[in-house]
Amino acid sequence: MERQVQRLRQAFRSGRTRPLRFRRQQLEALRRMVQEREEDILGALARDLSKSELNAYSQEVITVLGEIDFVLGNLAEWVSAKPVKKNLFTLLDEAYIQPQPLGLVLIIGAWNYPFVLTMQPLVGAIAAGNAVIVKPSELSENTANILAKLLPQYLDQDLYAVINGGVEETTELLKQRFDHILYTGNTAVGKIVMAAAAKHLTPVTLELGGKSPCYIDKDCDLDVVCRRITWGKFMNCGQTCIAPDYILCEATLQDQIVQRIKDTVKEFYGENIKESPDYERIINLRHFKRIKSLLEGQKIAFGGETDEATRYIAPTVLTNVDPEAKVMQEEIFGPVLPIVPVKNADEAIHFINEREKPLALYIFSHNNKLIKQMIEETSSGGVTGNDVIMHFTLNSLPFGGVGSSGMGAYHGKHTFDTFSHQRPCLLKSLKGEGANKLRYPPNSQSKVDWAKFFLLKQFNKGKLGFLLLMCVAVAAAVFVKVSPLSVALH
Ligand SMILES: NC(=O)C1=CN([C@@H]2O[C@H](COP(=O)(O)OP(=O)(O)OC[C@H]3O[C@@H](n4cnc5c(N)ncnc54)[C@H](O)[C@@H]3O)[C@@H](O)[C@H]2O)C=CC1
Ligand SMILES: CCCCCCCCCCCC(=O)O
Repeated sequence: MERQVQRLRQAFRSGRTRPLRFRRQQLEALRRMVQEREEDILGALARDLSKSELNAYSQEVITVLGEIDFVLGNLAEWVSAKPVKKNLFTLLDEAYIQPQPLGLVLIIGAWNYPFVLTMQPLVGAIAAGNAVIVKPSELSENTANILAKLLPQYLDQDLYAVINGGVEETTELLKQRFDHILYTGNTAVGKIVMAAAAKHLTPVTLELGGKSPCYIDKDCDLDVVCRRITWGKFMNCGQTCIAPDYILCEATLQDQIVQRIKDTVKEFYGENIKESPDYERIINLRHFKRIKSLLEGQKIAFGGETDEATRYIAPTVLTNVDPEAKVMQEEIFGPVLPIVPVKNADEAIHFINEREKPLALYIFSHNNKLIKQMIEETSSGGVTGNDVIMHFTLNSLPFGGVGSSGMGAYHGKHTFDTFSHQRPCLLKSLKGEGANKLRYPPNSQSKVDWAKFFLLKQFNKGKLGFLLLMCVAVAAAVFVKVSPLSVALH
């Protein structure tokens, strides 16, 4: 493993990834891979999560293709140096920010959307000019294997590698030195990743989980609300990091919500949910048993059927759930939706703030002011008002957690920024030494006064202000050179 890491680092040092043309070629090759090998990819997702081809395509493949196209359309702009504002000291100089690749980065993926959660960060890491090791989740082993088979066929093998394996291999991998690690998975392992990274002072992006609350105000169109929640909660059998974890609402709304979600489940998945191609299965027996155990002692409004042989758990809604119940202590990550009654929005805000900061918050109301107030008075990785999940699909929004739901963010330009160093560059001329005298020792009050003028004066008056500033600076430089003050300074 150490040798593989060295090999990639060596290839990065060759400078091959620097030219825009090279990065574009790799991204185009990645797009070709997704298009040409779509069938293999969809097959792997079906074997891992019983995802239908249509679901796998719309939940995972579309996002990856969209991300590649978006990056290809904008990369030339992103890699370019960005001029920045200057002060009087540096007015005639060149000042800019140059994004640069970090080096060798590690991407550790999760199993629930095993294709998009490894490929989307990979797209940004390549765009930013890095060498990359991808470590897919061993729990979604078919997707992990297809990635290990396909990526080397399409990408530069010296720069991009897939390493498969379980905890042992990941632990070994984490001993190596990387320039950035992006990890997606649970919070406990997030801490292990961060501790390992700290040994090398490696920065991390941690895409973790949590219990994402969903508040339903009484001023709502409950038919629409429940349809949207049913979609987001039961998609991928509830195994979505930003799925609404539980509902907070006034007690009087509970029965109406239950009825509408029940009706929508029937509308979406039919009478026999087990037969529906749109309804997935739990990833493995351990998670199946964990989710099943969350139902113990709970009031099941509907659902609750399970089948261990196929790891099927029916869409399930629990009512009047005690906030102290086990189902409210851990992220559910399955098709179980508890409803916790609260008196009003203030109590919901209090409830949310008493707990760890979630990855997402959902607020449903006709009252926009209430939505803004709840956003203002709570914290979460992201928010969608009057819908669920959809903020994930907008690559102009940074996607990530806060507090125990993670740190850092990615998607679109945000991924490029995550995997880039924003290098500040100031290019001065060896001329104009006169003005510089006032920062050289020995210091004096008049030098400080001039420094105050040079550094604290603000001219924010557009082009005219800039011209004026130039004149003042040149005059000041001349003045410093010839004035008795400047003579005194010598
Ligand atoms: N914020 C986000 O974007 C997302 C967060 N998640 C969160 O991920 C969690 C589910 O994923 P997991 O079951 O954790 O996935 P997982 O068990 O597949 O683990 C994720 C990665 O961590 C590695 N890993 C596991 N144990 C390890 C250890 N002891 N040391 C080093 N590496 C280890 C695995 O090999 C895998 O690549 C949920 O909490 C979910 O909310 C899931 C998807 C997206
Ligand atoms: C046509 C709409 C497509 C919506 C795709 C949603 C994909 C959600 C992926 C969330 C991954 C996660 O973070 O667990």
